Formats: sequence, structure tokens, C-alpha cells
Amino acid sequence: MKTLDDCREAIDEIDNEMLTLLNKRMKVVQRVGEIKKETGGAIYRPEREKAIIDRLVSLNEKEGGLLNYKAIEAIFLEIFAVARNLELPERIAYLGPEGSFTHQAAESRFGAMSDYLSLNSIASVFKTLESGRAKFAVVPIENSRDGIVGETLDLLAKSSMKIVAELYMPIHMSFATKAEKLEDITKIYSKDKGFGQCREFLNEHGLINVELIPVESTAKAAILAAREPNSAAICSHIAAKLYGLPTLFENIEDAIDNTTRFVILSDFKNAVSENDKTSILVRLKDAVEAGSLVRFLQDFEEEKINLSKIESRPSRDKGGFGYWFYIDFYGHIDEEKIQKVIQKHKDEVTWLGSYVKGEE
Ligand SMILES: O=C(O)C(=O)C[C@]1(C(=O)O)C=C[C@@H](O)C=C1
Repeated sequence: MKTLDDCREAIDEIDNEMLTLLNKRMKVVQRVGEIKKETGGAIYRPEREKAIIDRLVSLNEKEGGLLNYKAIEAIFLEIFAVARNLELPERIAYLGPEGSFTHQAAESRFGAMSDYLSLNSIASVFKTLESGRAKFAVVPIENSRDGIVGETLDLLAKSSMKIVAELYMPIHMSFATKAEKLEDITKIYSKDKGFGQCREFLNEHGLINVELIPVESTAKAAILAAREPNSAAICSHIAAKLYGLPTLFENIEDAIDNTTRFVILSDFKNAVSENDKTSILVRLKDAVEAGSLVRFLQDFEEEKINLSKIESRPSRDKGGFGYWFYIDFYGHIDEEKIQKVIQKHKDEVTWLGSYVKGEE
């Protein structure tokens, strides 16, 4: 049996080998960067990253490796993030402030090394991306409990930027305060959705009559509660830590499966992969006529295209009660059967992006 020292010596040797291999990999990546510069190709290729992870996961299964899917994904997403930075450092705008769930989501895809830009509204994130001051943007699009983030959909409808990736992240809320007793608390800050997700906790702890103050983000809530005695924040654990606010309770959300879906936006189109999803907005010309949506959806059924989401939104176009439909379906916009349906309705459909389906 090896001693601890033997084990550490073996680990050091393996780490040395891994470092050599990682540098070898980065040399190849640098060349990829040069090729892309010559050809104008997109640096971030989510479908290629997914294919690499899937291949390694199945190799790992065959070899009976100790790593699981999550571990392989976490290690390689960090490697890809470093690789993309070597190819071309690109700025990522996100709905801040620092420590927001969106920041956490952005870091999970772009790693710790990237150049991040925290912005205080979804609209400014879109503006920054559209002006070219950032190459990517990360914004929330829906929560499993509270539903769609209307602002993101409305801005997507008007923007030329596309969804290039999606990711699902479990949202855990913490109750953080500098107050010594719950009875001393007179104000609680959070994002409106934060209150919505923790109603049972607030009831059970007799906090429902305390003044609930909605602010633009849970991280902002942590900043404010850190400044004011007798106040508290419902925020991420990461934000509480970042702004020096002691966490009193963790995981206070009503639903344990509280997950937010985030989208990454940019200005390019992904190549087709085997596991794509597409998002569109549909403005049916004769939306008031009964059956027009059914007929539209029948075209999808005929081509055996499965939908994963349909949501109506007030159009806000004209004074009336017009509606749009936001639809997610499986497949890539460039697939033949999908083109058939889209071409038939081309005056009614806005393509929002085709991207590799995220792990829910
Ligand atoms: O294959 C590419 O296009 C690369 O740029 C290389 C690489 C990688 O590290 O493997 C890096 C970034 C892309 O998002 C996908 C893959």
C-alpha cells in the first residue's frame, strides 16, 4: 500500500504530465485561432464543445473512469474558456451586478479568466452587445417557478443578436443579514422574483409583514443590506459572501427544483449539431381568427418537429390586443424539414437562434 507521501509524489508527476499536455493542446488552439482570424470564423463553437464533452463522457464510460458527466463537463468547460481567451480575448456582458446569478451562469461558460462587463439592466446588456462593446451577452430567459423573463423576450424580438447557447442553472437563495435577531429586521431586499420564489420561507419565519423592497437584482439586494443595519437580503450565497453579508439560512426557496434558464447571445450562427434547439417568435397575420395557431402548429406536426415550449406575449406593436408566440422546438434552422415550415411562414416568423440543447 502506498503512503501519503508516495501518493502525493504520484499526483505531482501526473500534474506535470497534465500541464505539458494542456500546453500542447493550447499550442494547437493558438493555430485554430490563427485559422479563424484568416477565415473570419467564430471563436465560440458551443456545438463543437458539446461534441468533445459527449465523446469524452462515452470514452470514460467504456474505460470505467471515475469521473461523471458533471465532472468532465466542469473541467473541460474551463479548458475551453482558457482556449477561447488564447484564440481571442472577448468581452462578456451580463446582467449584474457582480455576484448575480447571471454572473455565476456566465462564469460557468466563460471561466474565471474572461473579461466580464457587469451591467445593471437587461436592456443595457443588449445595447452593449449590439454596439460591439461585448462579443457575448448572458441574460436570464425563464425560471422554472416564475416563468418567462418578459424583458428578455421583448428585447430579443427587436434585436439582430441571436441565441448561440442556453444553460440551465439551479437557483439557490440565501437569507443574509447583519441583524442579530430576525425580530430586528425591518426591511428585506431582493429581486421581485426572489420574493416570489421564497414565499413559504417568509411566511414560516413571520417575515411577511416586514417591508419587502424589490430592487433590480439579488446582488444589489446584498449590497444594500450590507450597508443598512436591521435589513436583510434574499440573494445568492456567492453575492452575500462577496459583499460581506453573513448568511443566516441557505436554500430557502420554496421549490427545490428552482432552475433558471440563461441564454448566451452573440452575432453568429452555430453549425448544425445532432442535439439542437431553435427559438422563434411568431406573429400570426390572422391571429384573431380562431384556428390560425392550430394550423401553424400542424405544419410542425406534419414534419415531426417537436416543440419544447410555447408562450404567448402581448405584441405591444399597435394599440390593440395583438399577440406573439414564443416557440422553442428541437432541431436547427438549417435542417431541411425545418426550412420547409419556416419558409411557408417566413413573413410571420423571426428566428431568434439555433443552439445546442442545454442539460436541464
Ligand atoms: O474547435 C474550435 O473551433 C476551437 O476553437 C477549439 C475549442 C477547443 O478548445 O477545443 C475552443 C473553442 C471553441 O468553442 C471550440 C473548441
